[in-house]
Amino acid sequence: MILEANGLKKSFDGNEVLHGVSFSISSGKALGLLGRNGAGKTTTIRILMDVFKANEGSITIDGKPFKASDYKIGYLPEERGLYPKKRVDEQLLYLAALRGLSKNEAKANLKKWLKRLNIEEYEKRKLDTLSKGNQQKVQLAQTLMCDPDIVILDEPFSGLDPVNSQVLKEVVMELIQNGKLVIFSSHQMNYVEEFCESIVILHHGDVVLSGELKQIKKEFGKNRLVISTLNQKAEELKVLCDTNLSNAVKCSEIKNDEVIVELHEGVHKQDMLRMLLDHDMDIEKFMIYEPSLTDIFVAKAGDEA
Ligand SMILES: Nc1ncnc2c1ncn2[C@@H]1O[C@H](COP(=O)(O)OP(=O)(O)OP(=O)(O)O)[C@@H](O)[C@H]1O
Repeated sequence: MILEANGLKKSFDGNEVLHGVSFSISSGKALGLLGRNGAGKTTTIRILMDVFKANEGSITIDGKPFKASDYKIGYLPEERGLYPKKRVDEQLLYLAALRGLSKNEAKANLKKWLKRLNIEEYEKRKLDTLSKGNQQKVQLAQTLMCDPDIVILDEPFSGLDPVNSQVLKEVVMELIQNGKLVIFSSHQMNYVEEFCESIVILHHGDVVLSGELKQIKKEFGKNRLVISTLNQKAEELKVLCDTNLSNAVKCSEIKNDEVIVELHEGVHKQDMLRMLLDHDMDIEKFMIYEPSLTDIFVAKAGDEA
């Protein structure tokens, strides 16, 4: 399955908050939907879920118009939507019935997911008597109980301790391996890096970056080197790069006591190495810069982006 969003626009009270959002995602992969607070992620997800319509644009699946009600979708919304005063089993079975599961199927799936998420003991308890993390796991059980083909997870790790995060990590990996189409929205970049083959970064309602994460990292790290020397501190090395080597170095910054330089177009790393040696630099580290997703995110959606 390939799900495609094409030019989604959305306004609230005449204020346009999505300006033409497009992306695509296929089964067996996870898409990281990223952006700062208010960038438009939830609005995009709500359009996908048919909570409301886009003013313009379309969503297709395998080239045909996508209608959320025709698919089994597991959606873990940011605002968790269960009933605090109701028993865990009662509400999960009720919601499963609404989604078309037979009584037996719902019971079996309830047991399966409560066990998998280590919350069997809370089956008969009222939701609001559970800890925050365990309530979160009940939400996850509810999301996955209908054996969805499309899984949309909005900050699924919030409130989970490291052991429970590990359990959820394994669950998400399994969903991806089992060919589910996974949309993962999170501010926790380490998880996005672990799961998502591709990403979309929204900024003020526009897509500012999208594509395969590997390729994006390669492109972003292009012409950038990490350098440190034994005979010069990072600050001194940066000054050297910015002054004496400015015909090779476009810009530089210090990170973790190392200097990251961006070379001018056409300057090769060998040229840079030679220049450093010509300046009697005692090279400790000289390597191609591999940006983290956080670096990329800040560059694309930070205050100076
Ligand atoms: N029902 C609504 N009525 C008016 N404005 C809305 C409504 N829903 C969202 N918005 C506005 O749309 C913009 C995008 O909001 P959205 O919730 O999609 O952001 P987000 O990327 O999910 O943010 P966060 O990371 O904080 O959850 C914001 O400016 C928000 O105030």
